[in-house]
Amino acid sequence: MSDFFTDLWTQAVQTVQSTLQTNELAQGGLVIAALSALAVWARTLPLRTWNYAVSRLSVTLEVQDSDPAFPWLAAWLAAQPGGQNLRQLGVSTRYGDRLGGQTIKVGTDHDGDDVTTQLIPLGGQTLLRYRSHWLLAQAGRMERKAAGGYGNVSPFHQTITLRLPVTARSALPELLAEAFELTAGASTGQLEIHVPQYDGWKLAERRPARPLASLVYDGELLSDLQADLTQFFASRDWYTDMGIPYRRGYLLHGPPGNGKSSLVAALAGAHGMNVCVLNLATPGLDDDRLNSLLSDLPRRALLLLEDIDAVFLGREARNANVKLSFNGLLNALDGVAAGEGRVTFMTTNDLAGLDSALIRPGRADRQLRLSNATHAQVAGMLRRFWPNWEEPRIARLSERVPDGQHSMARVQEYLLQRRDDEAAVERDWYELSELCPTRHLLRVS
Ligand SMILES: Nc1ncnc2c1ncn2[C@@H]1O[C@H](COP(=O)(O)OP(=O)(O)OP(=O)(O)O)[C@@H](O)[C@H]1O
Repeated sequence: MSDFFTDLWTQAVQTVQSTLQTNELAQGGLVIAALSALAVWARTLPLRTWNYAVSRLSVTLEVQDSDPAFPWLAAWLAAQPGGQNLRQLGVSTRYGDRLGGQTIKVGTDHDGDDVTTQLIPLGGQTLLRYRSHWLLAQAGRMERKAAGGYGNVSPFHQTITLRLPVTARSALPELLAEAFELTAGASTGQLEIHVPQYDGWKLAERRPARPLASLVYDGELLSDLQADLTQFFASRDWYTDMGIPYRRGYLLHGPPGNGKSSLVAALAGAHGMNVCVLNLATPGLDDDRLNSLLSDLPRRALLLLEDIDAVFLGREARNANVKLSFNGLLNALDGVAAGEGRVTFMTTNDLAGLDSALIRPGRADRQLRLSNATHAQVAGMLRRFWPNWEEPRIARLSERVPDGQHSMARVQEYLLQRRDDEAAVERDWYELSELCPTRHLLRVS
């Protein structure tokens, strides 16, 4: 059998050899085929040589938009002189933000804060010079292939790629540090407010932290809370030794406008932390998304769950649009994903509407009531606005304001309106001191 195949092979070789020796057409065909193969090889040679050289001689840094470094690098890239060559740009607009980088002030909001926008590269490539090295920066944006709609996922996926010579590799840490300094680092001493974006958090605002002393609460509330938080931050090892989950929850309740949100922001500033604000009534918030958000809090951030009464009455969803389940909320608060060291503040105007499971110790370790203004708080506000006033004058006015009648926001607004007119504060004091808020209207008419 094997002899048969050997013969067959020998015959085939002989046939090809004799054809090539005698047939000029076959000879020509062979030469053309060989030349074509050579031409193809030669044509792709430069590209392959280039790719080989690039892979051997360069370093590539690719940063995805899901990484916290992405906005720093995007701002840094847009601010480079060569970044001007990137033709496909987007904007990222913030309120009250004093970012570094190439920010453009577009106006002022109604609080008098700057509204700034920043150019973000979306596509294209440019050659840059950084610390005497050349580097190729590329920005790319691709549409995500999301089965069944985008839901909570951004429809686009962005990347920034930096390619630089191997010899410039040591410049990378410096470059990243510079990008950080330009943006997030420029916030030293400032408070960052993060809000949900898809499954993660985005920086919504950066502003000077409010001093705790600017808030006036009744009795020892502020100093107690401050001491509790300080002790918590200093007790990580103790919690570990005791086997108690290292997290702390506070429930702030009381009528609107008495400094619940302001307190969280000021405490965060005092402890060099930031705030992640989440309203449970955020459209589209379901169990999975809440879980991802709570397990992916930015570093050093207090979690502020605002108006927790807005979604559930007891354990029941308040309306058909609520996608979150009560158990989903509890699980996200203390399930496996619950972050170590997380401090959660929950606020509500309606304590009675809350299910006790939501605010039991472990989820809300301390419950603090922030009521309407007391005499002492009104006096505290007067001292802040008019530091030169004598105590008897302050006492005479503050004692005329009925306890618990006005929110602190109302008292603040009253004083703000008259901040340039000391005489008007006393002249119009009846607005705060009379029980029936409409009486002064009757007097005017
Ligand atoms: N205790 C306080 N001391 C000083 N200012 C206060 C105090 N409480 C409220 N304010 C002022 O009132 C305004 C509203 O306060 P804030 O938004 O913190 O109240 P809130 O209780 O969170 O209200 P809401 O329940 O409506 O969200 C802020 O501008 C703040 O400066």
